[in-house]
Amino acid sequence: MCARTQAAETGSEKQTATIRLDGLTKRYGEIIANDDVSFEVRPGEIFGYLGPNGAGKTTTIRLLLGLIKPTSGSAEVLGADVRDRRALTEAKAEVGYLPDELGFEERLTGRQVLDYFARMRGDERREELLDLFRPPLDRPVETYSSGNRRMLGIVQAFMHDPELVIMDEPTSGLDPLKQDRMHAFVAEERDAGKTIFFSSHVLSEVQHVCDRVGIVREGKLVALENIDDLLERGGKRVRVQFPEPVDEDRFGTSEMIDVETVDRTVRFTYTGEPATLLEHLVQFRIEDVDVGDPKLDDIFKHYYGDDGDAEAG
Ligand SMILES: Nc1ncnc2c1ncn2[C@@H]1O[C@H](COP(=O)(O)OP(=O)(O)OP(=O)(O)O)[C@@H](O)[C@H]1O
Repeated sequence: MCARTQAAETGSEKQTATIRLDGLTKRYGEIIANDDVSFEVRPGEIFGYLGPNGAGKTTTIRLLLGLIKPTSGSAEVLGADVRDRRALTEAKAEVGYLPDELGFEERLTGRQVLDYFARMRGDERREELLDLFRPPLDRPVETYSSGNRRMLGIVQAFMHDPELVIMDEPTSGLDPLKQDRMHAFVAEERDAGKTIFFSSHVLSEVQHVCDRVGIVREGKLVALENIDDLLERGGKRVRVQFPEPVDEDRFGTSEMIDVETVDRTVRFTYTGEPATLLEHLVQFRIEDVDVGDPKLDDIFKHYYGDDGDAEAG
């Protein structure tokens, strides 16, 4: 664990938060894209910012980078108030940004794009990153696949060796192998002391890669949890097999949610105490039971209900 993370955990969080949002609000007419959002990102963690399309993730990121102004509330990035243009510009020398839509100058080659960013911010890690991610440097960006664009974006975001990297849906357009490479890379960067803000609507990747997660829905932060606590709070996923088809009404309790019955097997998420579950189960003739952690997808559904967007990941 890096020294700054320890400082954050021993109570001096106020001084050491890498990102701090305090009542951050952004309105577009009737739409409240961010509604009184407050949380902190600690040094040396991968913070997942999870929500379906349109939840307000990109708005938060644009506010943090000073690309748009808050309607009310405030935020700090590396100690700089996002409303203070000069302080933020200085702080941004230590920030990398991988946008969801990579707006490179299309006629430039990948190499020229990197040269451009290098002149602005430096590129001491360029070669090391190119060895890992390998975009085709001598072709114009307009000929790139979406995966190669993302590869170029990653090199661009990390090559000046920033303290904080803000990534907006960083694995979209990547094949599974490249996604894995990206997840492993992000974890290594965290282990080396970097702070990563990782926006995603893909639950499994947040579960896989992040240390803490903020869940955002319709502009509001609805949960802020360690990944492990989130799984614990989500109850246990249970599968019970009976010797004969079961009467769901007799077997079901109010602590069981997401109940699925197929023939002699019932699956459900149990939100009560383990002892209560065991007391309940002994009343039935049972052939087999297994109990495991629920998927973050299931927990996510509890926050979002069963709307289509929640299924997107
Ligand atoms: N410039 C704008 N003018 C008006 N409404 C906007 C603007 N930018 C965003 N919004 C609205 O604000 C809400 C949040 O959008 P935002 O792009 O932040 O969500 P998101 O979680 O990043 O979603 P996605 O993953 O689809 O980008 C949406 O309802 C969106 O339509």
